[in-house]
Amino acid sequence: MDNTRTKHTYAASYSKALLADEVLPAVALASLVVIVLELIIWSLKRGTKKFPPGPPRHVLRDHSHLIPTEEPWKKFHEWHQHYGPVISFKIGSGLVISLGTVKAAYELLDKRSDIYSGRPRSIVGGEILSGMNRGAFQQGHSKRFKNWRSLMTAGMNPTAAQQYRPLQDLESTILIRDLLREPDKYKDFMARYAMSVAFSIGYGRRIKSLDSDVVLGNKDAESFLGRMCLPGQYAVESWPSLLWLPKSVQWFRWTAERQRKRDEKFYMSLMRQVEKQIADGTAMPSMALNALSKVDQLDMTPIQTAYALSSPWAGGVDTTTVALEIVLMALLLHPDVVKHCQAEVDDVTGRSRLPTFSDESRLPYLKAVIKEAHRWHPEAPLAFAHANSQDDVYEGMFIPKGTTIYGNVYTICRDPDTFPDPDHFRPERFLETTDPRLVNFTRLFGFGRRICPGQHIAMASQLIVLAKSHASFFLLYPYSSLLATFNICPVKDENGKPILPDPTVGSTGLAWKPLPYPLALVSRNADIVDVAMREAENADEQLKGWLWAD
Ligand code: HEM
Repeated sequence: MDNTRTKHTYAASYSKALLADEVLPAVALASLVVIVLELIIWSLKRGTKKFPPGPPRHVLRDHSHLIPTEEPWKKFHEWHQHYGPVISFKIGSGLVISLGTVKAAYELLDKRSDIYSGRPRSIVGGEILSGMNRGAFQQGHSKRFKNWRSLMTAGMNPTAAQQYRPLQDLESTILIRDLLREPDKYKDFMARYAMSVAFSIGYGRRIKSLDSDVVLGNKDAESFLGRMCLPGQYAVESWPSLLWLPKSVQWFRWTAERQRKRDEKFYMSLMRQVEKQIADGTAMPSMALNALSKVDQLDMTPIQTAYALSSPWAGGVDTTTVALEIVLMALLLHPDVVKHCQAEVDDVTGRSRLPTFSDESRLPYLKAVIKEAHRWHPEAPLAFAHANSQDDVYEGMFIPKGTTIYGNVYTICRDPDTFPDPDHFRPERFLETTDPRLVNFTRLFGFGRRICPGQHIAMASQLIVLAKSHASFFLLYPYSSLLATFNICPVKDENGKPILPDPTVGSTGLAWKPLPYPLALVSRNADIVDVAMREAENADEQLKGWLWAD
């Protein structure tokens, strides 16, 4: 037995050595040849056309060496200051354009969204790992995208989003109890809240703990996807001609293909559980219930439907958690703003009546605070890249078909013509204007036909967590959520000096988030603690229907 194992081990290491010594140099040489060929083709295609301005170009070198992997938008911002509102540069064999003003982004990505709603090709993450089943990678003009997007719109449009508000309300009650018990774990609790809401929207099932099997399964799928989409991770993204190599030596396929099998099994099993619940009559309202009840009209295969149902989870968890972290950071750094918000909330809920969701329109300052927090530090500084499906010309500049286009939210939000003194956190700027593009400022949610389908759910989550009003039988007056329950205070160091986050540094990858910062959530008074605990017990009861047995 031992002998056999030794033989196998020897054979394996021998073939590995062969691969290293003989195959790899050949693969490297072949890769180099296809890259040079691609460069020549690109230069011929380009001819004498006038592209948007940008850093100087060289025939044999793209601009990737100038772009840092951390916070690349800061480099684009610098180029915008130099070359103007629309800039271009090259990554690999492809052209990239960044749009740095509200006007340019509006004119191209919104007004011409019929041709600007594609996505840049994502070979490893989109094609190999996901088999183009994830809607966020699909091309904007394809029938598959239209089917996927109509499922998203049906499940999360402003009217559909209303049906999840009671659930968001109950979940935020649980969040407040969690925060009262262990305020230091505020990030985990906000993540659980966001996860539970997104998973309930997808499948009608809540998430009670971050350790549940389903969370871990999803984490596995998401972390692979995240890694495989990191810019610069795979040469084939910049040099697609590497796909001309024989499939057996396309090294970038190996891990992605293995993971794809695991993902498909995971998403199918979640969908099958909802099918079973529909048959039992126990399914809760969700996108899955909606989609599977009219599966004949969907024009999607089962695997496409299974992936589509995972979209709220894929798109709505980290985004909502980070959004809450950014708003809390803004509040921590601006105590005067907290006072103003608390006064507004107290004024609206008062002591004379029970509040309703219609109070939302009476919280203009809080809404402005949320918008300003995301303008001040957008979590998706480059939104999500678009691509155009046809050649186009904008203000005399040529934009060839297949260009990667960034609506540069970071630069847009720092445009001093639109946002004077942009580094200053000032919610009033959204209240003092009548410009509809600012009154309804949604740039943090992206552009045109690709705009985030979960935006109404995301805004509701932030409003509900921060300011939702509870109606309590035990209190003569209703109280509201995080802002009414807690004072948001800095933690102090051993010398009594407040430890405050530096909002200019964050951790980045595909998006931006504040570095972990300590926060003291101090309950405003003892009555509130009692009532919050009782409310949470009641919420536990009401949420029972949303729990599945693991
Ligand atoms: C504050 C929280 C959120 C932010 C900042 C955010 C931001 C974005 C952005 C920038 C995009 C890309 C838009 C574009 O390509 O122009 C996007 C797409 C998307 N978001 Fe969100 N999002 C948030 C919350 C959510 C939630 C709660 C859900 C679902 C429950 C969701 C689901 C999606 C999906 C499915 C897409 C892909 C759309 C497509 O490719 O057509 N997002 N989001």
